[in-house]
Amino acid sequence: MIKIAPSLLSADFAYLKRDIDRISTADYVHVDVMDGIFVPNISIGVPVVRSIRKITAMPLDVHLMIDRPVRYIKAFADAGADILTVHTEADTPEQITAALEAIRAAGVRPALSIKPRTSAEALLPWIRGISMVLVMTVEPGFGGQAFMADQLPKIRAVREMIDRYNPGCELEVDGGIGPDTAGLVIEAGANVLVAGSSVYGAADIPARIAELRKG
Ligand SMILES: O=C(CO)[C@H](O)[C@H](O)COP(=O)(O)O
Repeated sequence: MIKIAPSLLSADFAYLKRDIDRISTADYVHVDVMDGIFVPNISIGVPVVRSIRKITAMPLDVHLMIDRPVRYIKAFADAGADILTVHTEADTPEQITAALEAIRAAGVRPALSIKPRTSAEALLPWIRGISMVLVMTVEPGFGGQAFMADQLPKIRAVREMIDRYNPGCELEVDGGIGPDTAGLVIEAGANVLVAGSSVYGAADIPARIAELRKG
């Protein structure tokens, strides 16, 4: 089954409860955490995740676009994240292993993301022990960017890797996903689609979520 994870980056932060209620037919709430160092933008942090946790029972899929994420795993886990995604590029391999172990120890689903210029092979040291891979199909940092079609072969390669080493692992894609690109990433092997502007920019949000799910 295809899952949809609307990105709150495209929500109105003054009306977060309203905008989370509007995506109740989706599967995950995708929360983009940016630190202004790992990516050239600053978004939201631990207190906002804690507040969101109080107003929804939907799984919180928290994407940490932050440098040296091991420092903040416990705080985001305690705030109520259900999935915590760290980037392979955000620290040394040893510290990425430590971050994933800390996520597991906190009882949260561990996930690993790669930026567009990072190869699928970068996931190999960790692929057996993670719950989800997130392939970025834009340079992380901003919503509303164009989908990078040159990432499709990498999505296929990650799908092969998952089927071989960890078939229960989910494959999420993020960046430029809308009615024109959902089918492409599903065909390439993705089963979780993050979508910000195409969901929150839609006149009928439940209809758009259903449309994306069909691909
Ligand atoms: O992680 C992100 C940016 O770094 C966002 O989740 C992503 O870009 C979604 O926005 P859109 O669907 O508008 O492309």
